Amino acid sequence: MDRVEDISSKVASLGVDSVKNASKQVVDIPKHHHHSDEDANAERLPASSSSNGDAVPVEYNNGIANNEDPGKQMNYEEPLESDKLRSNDNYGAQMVHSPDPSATPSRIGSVDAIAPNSSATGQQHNTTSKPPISQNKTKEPTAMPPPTKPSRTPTSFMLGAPPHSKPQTSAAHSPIVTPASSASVSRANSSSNTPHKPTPTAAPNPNGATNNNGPVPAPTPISTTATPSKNPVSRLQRIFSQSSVNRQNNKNKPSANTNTEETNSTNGSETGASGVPNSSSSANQNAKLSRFTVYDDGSHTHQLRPAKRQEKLGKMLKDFLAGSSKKREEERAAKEAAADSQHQLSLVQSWINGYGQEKLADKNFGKVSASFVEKYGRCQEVIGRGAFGVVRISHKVDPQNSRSELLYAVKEFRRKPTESQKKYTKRLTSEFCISSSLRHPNVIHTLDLIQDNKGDYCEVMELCSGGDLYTLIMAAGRLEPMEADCFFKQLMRGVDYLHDMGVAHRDLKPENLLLTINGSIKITDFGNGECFRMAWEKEAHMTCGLCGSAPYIAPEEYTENEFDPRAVDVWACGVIYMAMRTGRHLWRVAKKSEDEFYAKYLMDRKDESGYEPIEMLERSRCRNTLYNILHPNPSYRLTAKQIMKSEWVRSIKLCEYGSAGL
Ligand SMILES: Nc1ncnc2c1ncn2[C@@H]1O[C@H](COP(=O)(O)OP(=O)(O)OP(=O)(O)O)[C@@H](O)[C@H]1O
Repeated sequence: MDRVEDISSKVASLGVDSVKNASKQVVDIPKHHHHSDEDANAERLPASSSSNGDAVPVEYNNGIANNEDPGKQMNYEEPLESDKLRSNDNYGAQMVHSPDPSATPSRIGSVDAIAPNSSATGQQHNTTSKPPISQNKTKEPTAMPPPTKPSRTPTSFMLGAPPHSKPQTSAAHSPIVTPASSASVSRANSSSNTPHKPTPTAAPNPNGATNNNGPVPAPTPISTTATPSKNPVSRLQRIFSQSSVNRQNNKNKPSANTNTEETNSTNGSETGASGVPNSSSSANQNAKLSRFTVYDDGSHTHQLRPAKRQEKLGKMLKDFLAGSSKKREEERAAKEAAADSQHQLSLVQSWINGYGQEKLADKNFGKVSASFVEKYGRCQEVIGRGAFGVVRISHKVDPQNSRSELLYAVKEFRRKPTESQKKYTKRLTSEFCISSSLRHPNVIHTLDLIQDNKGDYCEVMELCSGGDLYTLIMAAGRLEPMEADCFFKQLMRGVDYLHDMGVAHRDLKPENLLLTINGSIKITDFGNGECFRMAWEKEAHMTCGLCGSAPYIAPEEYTENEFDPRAVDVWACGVIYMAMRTGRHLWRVAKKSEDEFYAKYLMDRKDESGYEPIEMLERSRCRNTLYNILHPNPSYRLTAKQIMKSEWVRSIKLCEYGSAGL
């Protein structure tokens, strides 16, 4: 509550409106597109789902339970009895959950989410004992042979496969992600119950500002023998990818060596991705390269590369698009790919689109004062670029130990030529006031706001050396299910905390989720953040106006109605999860009239067969929760707290670093 007051008083001094409206990207909303149209579509229930449990819509608004339509659903996994959602779980008296076993569930839970005896138990549904919707549907395999075509590139999945066509197998489409074959995995020290985990070389600094936060993997060697892809995007991925998964399992192998870095990876796609044969001599190196390791006890660790990746990707793309004669063929392939309509959904495409608009400004980085240098050291290399300036690493000699350095991220807030001084001030005060008042392991810690000698402001933050989630997905093609789940749970913890504090982010997307090299997620970029409730207020303020990035924007933002900013955050989280799992955007824009993919989603989610990209997720718990996170009607959408309490998310094991935010 202290923190809420902090934020509230800071924001109050700015005026709620100023914060609410700061930095919004206002886009014309077509008049013909009304909320009611999609609501009607979304709320109609399929015939197959008319005989079981019910839930009332989530009341994001003023706590008035809407019981008018008993058919309307909010299907999430039934929480444990002790965890059942209560009205005070959700922003005061906002959410009422009153399952009625005799009423109607929506399609989403109808087949695979309702336990045979659910009416007897009075529970809405129970996902633990039910078969999936379709027995023969394509699953994400837990065991797959190594790919037979090692030359298969990320392109075949990211750019070629239509989102609605069933992938042959997720592994077959995943160029970099290791097929989770039992034959290809190894578990460390499986003979004992003690998992071997890489031990960080030094405990991370509480600010995350240290360069000693764990073993740094060696760069992935680039194969000169691997079949070269002609597509620049796939080359980018191959070059900057890390082998994805290392399952530490020595069960079937003599565990002569208990070295924590030993691995028996015989993973085909690792070989294909990096071009390095997985010989025993390179076992240690392969272990170091694994970005994700699963242990016998079900725990896992992430090990990400220090983030110069984005910078490197930028340079690579520039080279590819620059037009040297040697690369003409690649350029042509890139153009063809760009013309492909499927390509519009790839995350890479939006990056390519944005690349040309970036204003590189390395040389113009404002000089900081002596007091800045004294406090945070000297700004040096660029670690990222945003719409309003660059982000650099600042190095300071550790006062406790002159041999080590403290590292900070310093984000420059440059004023755009078209931006008024007032708007500029609003933007940065909005970001700084909000982010500096928040303390959570999965939210970026902002330390200071300082003016440089040119008058531009610089925000000093904890450094996240693992880059951002967007770059990771691009490099990987797609993430492993357990890996994505861990990131998702961390994200939801952060979002739940923000919402508890009266703050909505309003621009959640993989680019705004930073990573430490240990795989801890940090929500960043509060430039569009909104305080929807002051400390002294009980009820949330609704909001209006479009903001964020198109593929992550919730459908209600395209209406002229006011909406709850928390619900749009939740929607974005669902799109982010699917981006992690598929390497693609679900749609370009959540407008039925303008996006065929979204229109199909609206139709298919009501159908028993479901929407294919979601149906390919193997666990019904996960699919059900996803459908209810991506509920087109915000009144029925799950809240962050409900998501945290869903069976699926409760079953996700967080890694230790992610849990602690280190
Ligand atoms: N604390 C940090 N540690 C490490 N890298 C960071 C940090 N903050 C930002 N970056 C890097 O800089 C990039 C741009 O930062 P950020 O998104 O905050 O800028 P922005 O100007 O608000 O961008 P946009 O408005 O386009 O989202 C991030 O995607 C990330 O790669």
